[in-house]
Amino acid sequence: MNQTSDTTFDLIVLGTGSAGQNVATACREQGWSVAIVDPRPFGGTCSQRGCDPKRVLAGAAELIARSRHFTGKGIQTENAIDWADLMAFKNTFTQGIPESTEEKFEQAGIRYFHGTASFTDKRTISVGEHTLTGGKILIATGARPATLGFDGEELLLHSDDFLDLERLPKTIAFIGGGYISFEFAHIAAEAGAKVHLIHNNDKPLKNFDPDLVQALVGKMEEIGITFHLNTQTEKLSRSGDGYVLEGKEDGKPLRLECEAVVHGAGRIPNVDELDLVTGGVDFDKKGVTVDEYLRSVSNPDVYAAGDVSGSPGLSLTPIAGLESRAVAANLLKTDSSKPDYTATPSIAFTYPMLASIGMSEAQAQASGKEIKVNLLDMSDWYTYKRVGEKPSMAKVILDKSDGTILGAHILNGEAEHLINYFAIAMRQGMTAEQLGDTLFGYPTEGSDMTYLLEL
Ligand SMILES: Cc1cc2nc3c(=O)[nH]c(=O)nc-3n(C[C@H](O)[C@H](O)[C@H](O)COP(=O)(O)OP(=O)(O)OC[C@H]3O[C@@H](n4cnc5c(N)ncnc54)[C@H](O)[C@@H]3O)c2cc1C
Ligand SMILES: NC(=O)c1ccc[n+]([C@@H]2O[C@H](COP(=O)([O-])OP(=O)(O)OC[C@H]3O[C@@H](n4cnc5c(N)ncnc54)[C@H](O)[C@@H]3O)[C@@H](O)[C@H]2O)c1
Repeated sequence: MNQTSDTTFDLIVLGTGSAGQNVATACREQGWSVAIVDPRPFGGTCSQRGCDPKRVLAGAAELIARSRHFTGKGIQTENAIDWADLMAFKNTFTQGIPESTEEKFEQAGIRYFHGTASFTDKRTISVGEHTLTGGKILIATGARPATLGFDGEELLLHSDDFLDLERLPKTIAFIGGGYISFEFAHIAAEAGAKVHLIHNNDKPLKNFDPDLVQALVGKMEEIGITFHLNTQTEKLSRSGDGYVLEGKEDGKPLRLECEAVVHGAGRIPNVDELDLVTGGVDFDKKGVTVDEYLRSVSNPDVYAAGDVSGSPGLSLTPIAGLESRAVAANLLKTDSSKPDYTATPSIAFTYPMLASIGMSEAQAQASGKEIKVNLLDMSDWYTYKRVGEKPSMAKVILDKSDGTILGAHILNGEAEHLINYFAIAMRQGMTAEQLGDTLFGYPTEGSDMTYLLEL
């Protein structure tokens, strides 16, 4: 270890999430002295308060939906979720993470500090009573729920709270129509809650194909979720054991009584407590302003990766991984790696799942390319009819001039797998013909691939 003193390190990493951990470990493996800081239990969002626990709950909700599709087709009764049991199972995935992460740092010889980091000058970080000086500093502090600015917003539950609810409220309103609200609304509805989803415009799930989003909304309405589009929340107040939400839906007064109201209205880069101005680190609402090597444009000793970086990458775990690999490479060898964001897949884990990669239809139309759009209703195809799944849809956008795949958008129970086939093909520059010519096992979602790719 190159540590010259208890407080001077080759690298100080702010944040123990996916991005921070990867860089700390990679640099430590090359003999750097490394310190890592986090005020929350170590391990970050994805594994403790995001993707992984969410997927445990979504998996149970998916099972309920799949079993319902089969009811009367050989399966006799519907299943039901026991919330307390499901939560206990979810906890088996999350509860050991802080300790195991700390142990990992211990074994690697990474010094760790529990506390909130802030800059006291361009290369100095204060954490509680400690003042740490770094040759380099990585900001990997992730994101936090956006401030919404209505009366009573402090009464909102956040996604962390929802994922830890000991009892499922009978009526829940989700504010915001993005990933979090759609996924949680689906979980809550399949677990038996009455659910409202409140979105401020007419385009929920803005990162996804609008035709497929519309079909998903229809499917979610079938399980009892009420959508309030073009709706502004103006006030949240307590009422007995619950809450009253007041606002305007399409300009008309809306009043909802709910047992819980959950924030799903966007997350913003977590920079508030860092005192970036003192650190000479430029930032804006997208996060820390970085160059193509993820280095701060104003302080060359500082890098940023993951949700907090103002890079073009989406705020997703694979991007935190991609950016952390690039930053580690750039720290160890200056300007050696630019992250390549080509073909980033994204999945909303509702059921059916909604997945997307590459260009939207609108982007492809605007690109001036000669395109072919294959919009397919696959509900009657064997793969989906076999499991009683309706709707099952795909929109695949091809470049007619060279046969490459520009974008793929899928809505069905196999979307998580199908989108990954497209991810491989698009990342490796395969043409539609090459992907369609691949032999997939039969009968699977892969063996339908050729029909999605007709030029
Ligand atoms: C509910 C939910 C579900 C999600 N589901 C998915 C999914 O299915 N798939 C997917 O790809 N992505 C998903 N995401 C997004 C994914 O979790 C993030 O993109 C990813 O975790 C970002 O990693 P990160 O390392 O940048 O930040 P984080 O993992 O958030 O880590 C940042 C760390 O920095 C710490 N920190 C904050 N301020 C300071 C400070 N001043 N000093 C020191 N440390 C600080 C925080 O406590 C935190 O531990 C989900 C997110 C949420 C909220
Ligand atoms: N499956 C996944 O990959 C996954 C799951 C959850 C979260 N995430 C990540 O976390 C981020 C945050 O998720 P999110 O769902 O909070 O945000 P989001 O950005 O996906 O969607 C938030 C939506 O809320 C709307 N909104 C904003 N203010 C509002 C208000 N006052 N009232 C009503 N609607 C309002 C916005 O128009 C926006 O479309 C995502 O962008 C994503 O990067 C990913």
